Amino acid sequence: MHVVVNAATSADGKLSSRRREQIAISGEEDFARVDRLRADSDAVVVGVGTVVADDPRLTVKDESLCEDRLERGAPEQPARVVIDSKGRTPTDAAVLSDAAPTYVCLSEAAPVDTRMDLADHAELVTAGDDRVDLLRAFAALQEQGLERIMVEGGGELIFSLFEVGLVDELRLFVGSTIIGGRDAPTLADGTGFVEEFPLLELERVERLDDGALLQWTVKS
Ligand SMILES: NC(=O)C1=CN([C@@H]2O[C@H](COP(=O)(O)OP(=O)(O)OC[C@H]3O[C@@H](n4cnc5c(N)ncnc54)[C@H](O)[C@@H]3O)[C@@H](O)[C@H]2O)C=CC1
Ligand SMILES: Nc1nc(O)c(N)c(N[C@@H]2O[C@H](COP(=O)(O)O)[C@@H](O)[C@H]2O)n1
Repeated sequence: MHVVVNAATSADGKLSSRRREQIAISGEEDFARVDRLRADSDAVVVGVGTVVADDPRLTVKDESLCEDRLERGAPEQPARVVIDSKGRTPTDAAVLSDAAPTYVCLSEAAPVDTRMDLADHAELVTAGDDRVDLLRAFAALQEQGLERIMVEGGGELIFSLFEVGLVDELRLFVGSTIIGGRDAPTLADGTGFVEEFPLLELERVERLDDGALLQWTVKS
């Protein structure tokens, strides 16, 4: 399995404002790059915080990229995955549409009625007691043939993936704006590291739109 984290931050490292509403930090060129990365992936993963805040579709938008996928024998769309300890994904969320298959990864703490409602719209994976055990959940996704994984956020999930050592690559678009705010989400939130900080190796820097794309691999 190969896990790429992709996100866009303001110049001061924020994913969004303190209101946690979706903000278009990327421009046209970067959104097109994101679409290509989705098209190259078997699954696109987000945390439920992102589903609640943004209601994303997580589909490949460019029809020619979907056709390319079909030509190489892949499903028209990558699968979508929501990491959702307690089953907070609304049943009318765009990520549960029939545009692509969706997996919702739950913990044992998700109530039974919530599970039953979600099971009508998605494949359910259960791993972990109070929070999703990411190592077990990603192993279950791999058993379904999902090898090339793209994670789009948000900050809580990205931190946890670095914490358990699941991230292979980080692709970050840094836009030319300042969002600010101590309560605004950053690229890696959670409890934060105080030692054994994950180390990255810079592979690529490219000017895109009015910002920069930075691409790192994670040192093992
Ligand atoms: N600019 C960008 O590229 C992106 C921005 N965003 C922004 O990020 C914000 C949402 O991010 P967050 O609030 O951090 O939510 P998140 O999307 O990271 O989801 C966190 C939630 O996932 C669930 N979860 C289950 N198991 C977990 C585990 N082991 N580790 C971590 N989380 C686990 C928990 O319910 C937790 O509250 C929104 O404001 C959204 O707009 C989100 C994606 C991309
Ligand atoms: N790459 C990127 N740049 C930004 O500026 C963004 N705000 C985001 N947000 C992510 O994109 C998702 C939207 O997906 P759909 O267009 O609805 O398919 C959103 O949920 C974030 O994950 N990303």
